[in-house]
Amino acid sequence: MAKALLGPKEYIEKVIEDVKQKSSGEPEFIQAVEEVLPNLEPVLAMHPEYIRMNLLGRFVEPERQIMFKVSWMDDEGEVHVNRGYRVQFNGAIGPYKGGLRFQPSVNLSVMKFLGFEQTLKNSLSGLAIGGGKGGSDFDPRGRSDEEVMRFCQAFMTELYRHIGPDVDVPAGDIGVGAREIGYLFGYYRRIKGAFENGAFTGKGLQYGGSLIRPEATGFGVVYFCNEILKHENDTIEGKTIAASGFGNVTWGVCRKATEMGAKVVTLSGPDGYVYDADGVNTEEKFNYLVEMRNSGRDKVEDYADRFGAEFFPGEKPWGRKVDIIMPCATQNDIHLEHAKKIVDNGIKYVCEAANMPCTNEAVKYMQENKVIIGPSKAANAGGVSVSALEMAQNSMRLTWTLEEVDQKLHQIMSNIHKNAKDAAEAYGFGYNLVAGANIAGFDKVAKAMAAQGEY
Ligand SMILES: NC(=O)C1=CN([C@@H]2O[C@H](COP(=O)(O)OP(=O)(O)OC[C@H]3O[C@@H](n4cnc5c(N)ncnc54)[C@H](O)[C@@H]3O)[C@@H](O)[C@H]2O)C=CC1
Ligand SMILES: O=C(O)CCC(=O)C(=O)O
Repeated sequence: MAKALLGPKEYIEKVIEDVKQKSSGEPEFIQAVEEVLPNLEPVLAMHPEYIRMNLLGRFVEPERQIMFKVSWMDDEGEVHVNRGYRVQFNGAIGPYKGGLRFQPSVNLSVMKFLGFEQTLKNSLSGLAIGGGKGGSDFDPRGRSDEEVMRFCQAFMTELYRHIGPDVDVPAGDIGVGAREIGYLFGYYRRIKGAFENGAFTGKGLQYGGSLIRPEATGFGVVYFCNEILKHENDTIEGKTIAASGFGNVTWGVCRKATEMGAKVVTLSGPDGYVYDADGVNTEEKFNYLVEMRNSGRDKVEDYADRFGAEFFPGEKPWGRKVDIIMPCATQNDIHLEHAKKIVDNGIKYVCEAANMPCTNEAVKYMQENKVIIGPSKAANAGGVSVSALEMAQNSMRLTWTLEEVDQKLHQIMSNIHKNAKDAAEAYGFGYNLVAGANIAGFDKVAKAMAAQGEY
């Protein structure tokens, strides 16, 4: 006799319990799973066959987790050993796709949460890309160009065998920008003996990069935020924004927000935050963000010194009374205590530019208090979307103009907003983009997995 199926709620609870047991030392991964799965209950109610196929149990287990040794020599001749990772999370709808992060805080939990989120994000983008993520606990801060190059070459000595244009396509993330992608691609080309430029995105324009890729994540976040404001019969013009970080994503946000008539008034780093009442809104300031990132000092105080802005050591910018909150730095930047300040300040919009920048408790509290949240897997999908456009251009051996890429990016962000909104409404969540993004992202992957049998 066939075994009786669990109901959707019980099944989800069981899958979460299994994840907690199997991945007990992985808090970020558990957090991401606990955030997504409960929203899928009405989907499972409509598709009991997913329970029979144990589709969720399969969905939360990465298809492949690669961990490897990276040993390299510094400028003084000392040999260091770091750990490299690539988590190929889900390849049901396309080759694994996602960035590489070089930061001391990288570990398997961080890689798995990012790979899991990336799978849903890439599905939401509407493009044919699966989800993956990788990186290393290597700290590029204070390292010379030669040291970074040697590290990238040592990293690629192992990673090359796991990637390729139709297999897995890495790009940048925290600590990995144009310089690192150049070194990584150069060494990959040398080992493979072939110009497979579709194996990476975020490349330099001279060897297959796409226009707008450096700007894409930040631009996309502002386009997405604008869709939320339009939905609320509001406009981005004249709005003040508190952002965190001062890296690639923050830079793109500052540029597009300025262009659309809004003003970013805060930046942050591990050392604290700065408040610039005039806004981060001139070419000189945008270029200085790039200079600060490339300096490897990782200090936002430098901005305050240069432009006479106020600096608040050891603090985060979330207590500022602004119109929009845009965390652009790292995960779990906004905790419950910050969420309470955001609500107390009457702020209506939080648009997540970094991956999982709010704790689950913070999201819950803000939603209960009518704050509209643009979840990261939807709001920051512009970066990976333009990466997929870069792959398309590489396959065709063509280059699209800046206007063409930007117009496609704009359309993709608008589609993502619509799909998340429609999915939330269809499953009874109202205008809850967090739930809508989880459902719409899951839907395509689930259908592809169901069609492809038990893998
Ligand atoms: N680069 C991209 O295309 C995409 C990036 N993201 C996400 O956006 C976020 C930022 O990435 P990028 O701008 O590319 O990296 P980046 O390396 O250019 O900049 C990272 C910034 O975050 C700050 N930061 C890092 N750890 C911090 C900490 N513990 N406390 C305070 N500040 C900290 C750094 O000071 C730096 O300003 C990450 O969460 C990343 O996963 C998401 C989608 C695409
Ligand atoms: O462009 C890509 O492939 C990766 C972007 C990324 O790492 C992300 O979306 O978090």
